[in-house]
Amino acid sequence: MSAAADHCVFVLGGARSGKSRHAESLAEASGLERHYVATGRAFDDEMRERIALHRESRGGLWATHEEPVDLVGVLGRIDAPDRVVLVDCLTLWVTNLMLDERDVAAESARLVSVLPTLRARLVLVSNEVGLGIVPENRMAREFRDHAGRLHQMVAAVATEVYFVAAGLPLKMKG
Ligand SMILES: Nc1nc2c(ncn2[C@@H]2O[C@H](COP(=O)(O)OP(=O)(O)OP(=O)(O)O)[C@@H](O)[C@H]2O)c(=O)[nH]1
Repeated sequence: MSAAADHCVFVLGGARSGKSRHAESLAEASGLERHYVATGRAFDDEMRERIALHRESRGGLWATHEEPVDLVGVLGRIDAPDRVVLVDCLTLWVTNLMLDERDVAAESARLVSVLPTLRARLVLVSNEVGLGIVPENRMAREFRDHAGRLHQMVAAVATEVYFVAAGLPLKMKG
């Protein structure tokens, strides 16, 4: 059983559910120095455009750190008690680990064990991908299982957990 983190909020939701906006508003309300860790990679022009819009809407008060794989490393480097760190999102991180053929279970356990040691306030965002039908291909099923297991572990150590649907956050823990 992992120790609980001091200030760790976990925000889960579907695509375009409003989860990122909710996470950003929680971070803004903390009044702390804002750091944004993006795990997304810009694969094409559409994604580059999306990312540019996200950056514009966050405004100048955020420092952005782009890290698709070494999430534990970047969290360690930017950790400080006067900061809020928003990670968007854990499912993209799992995707990147799978594409890099990393041990996702081991990396997930490592992340979850580090969370309680961090002094920054954390807001972790992830996509709930387990609500649809069972995917036909094996890699998609593995991805769904990795994400589901990671979500359970993060929720267990988080102090607050939200599920966001249709722009409405439902508080599930804390
Ligand atoms: N590389 C990079 N990615 C970013 C940046 N800002 C946002 N992103 C990525 O953009 C993704 C979220 O974008 P969308 O796909 O538009 O949003 P969504 O998560 O489907 O929608 P909501 O549920 O409404 O938040 C996140 O997973 C981030 O990783 C950035 O500055 N750099």
